[in-house]
Amino acid sequence: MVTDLIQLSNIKKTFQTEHGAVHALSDVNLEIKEGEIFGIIGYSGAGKSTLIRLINLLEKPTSGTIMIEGRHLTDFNERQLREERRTIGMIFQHFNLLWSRTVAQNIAFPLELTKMKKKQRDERISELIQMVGLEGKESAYPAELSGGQKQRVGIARALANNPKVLLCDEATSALDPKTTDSILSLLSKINKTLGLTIILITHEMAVIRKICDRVAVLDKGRIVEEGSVDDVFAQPLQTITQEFVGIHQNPERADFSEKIILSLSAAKKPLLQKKLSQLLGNKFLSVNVLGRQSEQESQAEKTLVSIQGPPETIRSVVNDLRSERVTIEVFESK
Ligand SMILES: Nc1ncnc2c1ncn2[C@@H]1O[C@H](COP(=O)(O)OP(=O)(O)OP(=O)(O)O)[C@@H](O)[C@H]1O
Repeated sequence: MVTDLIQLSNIKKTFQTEHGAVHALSDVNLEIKEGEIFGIIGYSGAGKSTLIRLINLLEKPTSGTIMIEGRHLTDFNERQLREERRTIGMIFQHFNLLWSRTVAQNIAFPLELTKMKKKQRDERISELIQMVGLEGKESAYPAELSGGQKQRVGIARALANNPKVLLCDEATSALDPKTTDSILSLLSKINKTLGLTIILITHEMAVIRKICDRVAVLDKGRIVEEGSVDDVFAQPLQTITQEFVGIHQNPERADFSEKIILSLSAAKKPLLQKKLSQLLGNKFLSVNVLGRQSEQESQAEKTLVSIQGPPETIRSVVNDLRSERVTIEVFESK
């Protein structure tokens, strides 16, 4: 019988900020079954990172319950929580490797934390190196590796202590399409050979389609659609899902029905730069930087951008910019 590994019921997560309450997640219900690959898709700001922090037990929900293998999270004491966290492996968009350590030493790190003996550790490292296809790279440093190889180290490190679930947070977003494919194939192989449950968070429907069994669509903190990947692709019910699916299937017919010209500024320059690079990387939008203008009195820099794409996506990115305290002036909208 396939059992629920993780069950989230009526989850709500609200952050109290100086500008009021932010409802990052509302009424979230999710059941992740043992051995499946479950995808969670959503635009930036939908609540994906918040959901991940709840699943990897780093944060507690404001209300609602989380069950792991039938046990209530509230029944765990601090020590049990720490132990439970060790059974959750995680890989990241930017790999999070230790730059001063070799490939083998990076993989050794979690084994050192569990105080595994040297001989056993070396055996486990060579097993993992083989599993992720990094033979011959044991002594290389991360800076000497390609993006795909770095993510393979991340995967080996995440699997070192035999987790029962692997969380993948935008794990292929920084990789080119060919490397993305090879990493997804590796994840699929690991799922089949080890029976490992995988939860994958992404904003790319192509990633979901390639390896997931089931998918949930997260929009403004709510799960708006959920089902088997085959069903959701065959008949996406919500507009947002249609956007994800439609654009994936037919990029040249993407919806560019709305265009706005905005001036963006922020008190903190790095924040503006980060948001601009996110905007430019959003493949559902066509974004052009039209110019920059410095304000003498405030020393703030304004950036003029044109954004073209589906109205829903534009609304979502504008809300995201506003929630991140980027000042927006709308110049033109059609
Ligand atoms: N610690 C926090 N304090 C206040 N607000 C927060 C906090 N963490 C997240 N939020 C807010 O909750 C909402 C969801 O954020 P979250 O980071 O989970 O989205 P996301 O889908 O992961 O987006 P991205 O892909 O851009 O990281 C956003 O409005 C965000 O500003």
